[in-house]
Amino acid sequence: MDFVKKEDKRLIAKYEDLISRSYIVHKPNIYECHSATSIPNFQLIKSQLEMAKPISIEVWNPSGKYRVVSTKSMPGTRWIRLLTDQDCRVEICTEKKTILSVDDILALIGDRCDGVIGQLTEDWGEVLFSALKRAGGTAFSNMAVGYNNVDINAANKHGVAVGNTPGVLTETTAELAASLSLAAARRIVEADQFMRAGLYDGWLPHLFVGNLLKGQTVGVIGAGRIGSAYARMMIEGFKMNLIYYDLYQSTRLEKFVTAYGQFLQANGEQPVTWKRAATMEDVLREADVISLHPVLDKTTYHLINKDRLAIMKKEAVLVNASRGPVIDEAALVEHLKVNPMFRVGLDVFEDEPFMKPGLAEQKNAVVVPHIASASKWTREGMATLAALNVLGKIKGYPVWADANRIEPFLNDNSEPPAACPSIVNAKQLGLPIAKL
Ligand SMILES: NC(=O)C1=CN([C@@H]2O[C@H](COP(=O)(O)OP(=O)(O)OC[C@H]3O[C@@H](n4cnc5c(N)ncnc54)[C@H](O)[C@@H]3O)[C@@H](O)[C@H]2O)C=CC1
Ligand SMILES: O=C(O)C(=O)CO
Repeated sequence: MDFVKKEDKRLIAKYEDLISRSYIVHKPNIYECHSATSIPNFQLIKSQLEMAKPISIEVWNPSGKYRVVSTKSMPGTRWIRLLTDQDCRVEICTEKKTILSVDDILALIGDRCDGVIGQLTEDWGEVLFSALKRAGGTAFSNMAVGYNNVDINAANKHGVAVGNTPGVLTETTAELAASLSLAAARRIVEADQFMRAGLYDGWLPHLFVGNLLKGQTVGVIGAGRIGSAYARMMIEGFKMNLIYYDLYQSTRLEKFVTAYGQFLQANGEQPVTWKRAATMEDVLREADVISLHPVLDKTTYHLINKDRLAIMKKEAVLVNASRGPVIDEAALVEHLKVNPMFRVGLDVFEDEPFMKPGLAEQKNAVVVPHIASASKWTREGMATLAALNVLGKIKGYPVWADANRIEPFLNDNSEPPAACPSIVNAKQLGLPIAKL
C-alpha cells in the first residue's frame, strides 16, 4: 500500500481507470493506493504526481455520471446534496489562493467537464468557454447576481448557458448599503477608532457631529431589485424622501412611497414624497444620501466622475455596493481630500482587491471588503441557485420563467422545481422556458 496526498488530485484525475478499479481510493485527506506494485508505471505516476503543481480539490460522489466543478468552496451543503442526488460527481477547488487565474480554471475543467460553478473574481471569456465546450460542458453559473466578469457573447458562441443568482441577496445587500449610509452619515468608524485609541475624555457638543437622515432626500441610481429594497429601507426606516434615476420606471417603488406617505399623513406626520429624475445629475444635485445600484456595463462605467462629484452637495453621503468601476475612484479620493464633510461608504472598489492610493487614509470614507451579500442564509441560497442553474442545464430542464420569484428553489423542506432558476442568456441560446 502507498499513499498520495490529496493535493495531487489533478494528476490523479488522469488515472481515473485506476481509481475506478479501486487501486486508488478517496479518503478525507489522502488517496490511498492499493497494490501499488501491481499498478503499471506506479513509480512514474507517483513521481509525476509529486512534481506537478496541482490544483487541490475535494471530491463528492466520485462515481457520479456528470462532472461538476466548483471553483470555490461555498457555504452550506444543500447545494452539494442537490447535485450528488442527481448523479453528479462534484469537485470543489480547495486551493488556498483567493483569486484563481484562467490557467488554474483550465486545469480544473480538464478534459471532461459538464458544468462549472464560478465566482465573480474570475475572468470567464473565450478561453474558458471554449475549454468548457471542448470538455463537453454546456453550463456555467456565477455565484453572484452581477455577471460583468462574464463575456456573454463568448458563452453564446460556445453554446454555454450562463446562470446567476438574483433575488436571494436583494435584502442582504440593501441592508449593507443602509449600514454604510448610516456609518458614513453618523461617522461610526471614525468614532470607533477614536474610542479604541483612548482619546475619549468626555462628552462635547461638537464631538463627531454627523448628518440627520429624517426628512432628508435619499437618491437611488439604479432602482432595480436591490436599489428599490434599499430605497424602501431608507424611506420606511428614516422617513426620507426619494429621488431616483433608472432607465426604467419603478412603478412598485413609486406606489409604495405614495402609500407610505398617505399612511404617515393619516397619522399626523409629514408625508414622504418621491420623484423619478429625468437625469442622473438631478439626483446628484438634490439628494443628501446617494446609493448606487446599477449593473456594471459600458453605460455605468465611471458614472460618478470628477464633474459629477462636483455637483453633489458638499455634505452629501455617497454609497456604492454595486461594482467598483461605477465610480472613478481616483477622482473620488481627490474629492474626499478637499471636501472633508463629504462622506462615502464603499463595499466595492475599482481595482479589487486594491484601493486607489490615498483612499485608506481618508477619514471620511468607510470601507468594507465586498461583503454586501454576506449573510449565511443568502450565501447558502446563492450556492443553491448557482448549483441548480448548472444542474438544470445538464439535465435538460427548462429555465424558470421569472428570475425574480426564486423562493421555491430555496425551501429547505422541499425538492426544488425541475428548472434552472436564472439563465441570463436563455433567449440567445433558445432554451425552453418553464411554465410557473
Ligand atoms: N456588493 C455586492 O456584494 C453586491 C453587488 N451587486 C451588484 O448590484 C447590481 C444590481 O443588482 P440587482 O438590483 O439585483 O439588479 P437589477 O437588474 O434588478 O437592477 C439593476 C438596475 O440598474 C438599472 N440600470 C442599468 N443601467 C443603468 C444606467 N445606465 N443608469 C441607471 N440605471 C441603470 C437597470 O435598469 C436596473 O433597474 C448587480 O449587477 C451587481 O453588480 C449585487 C449583489 C451584491
Ligand atoms: O452577487 C453579486 O453580484 C455580488 O457582488 C456578490 O454577492
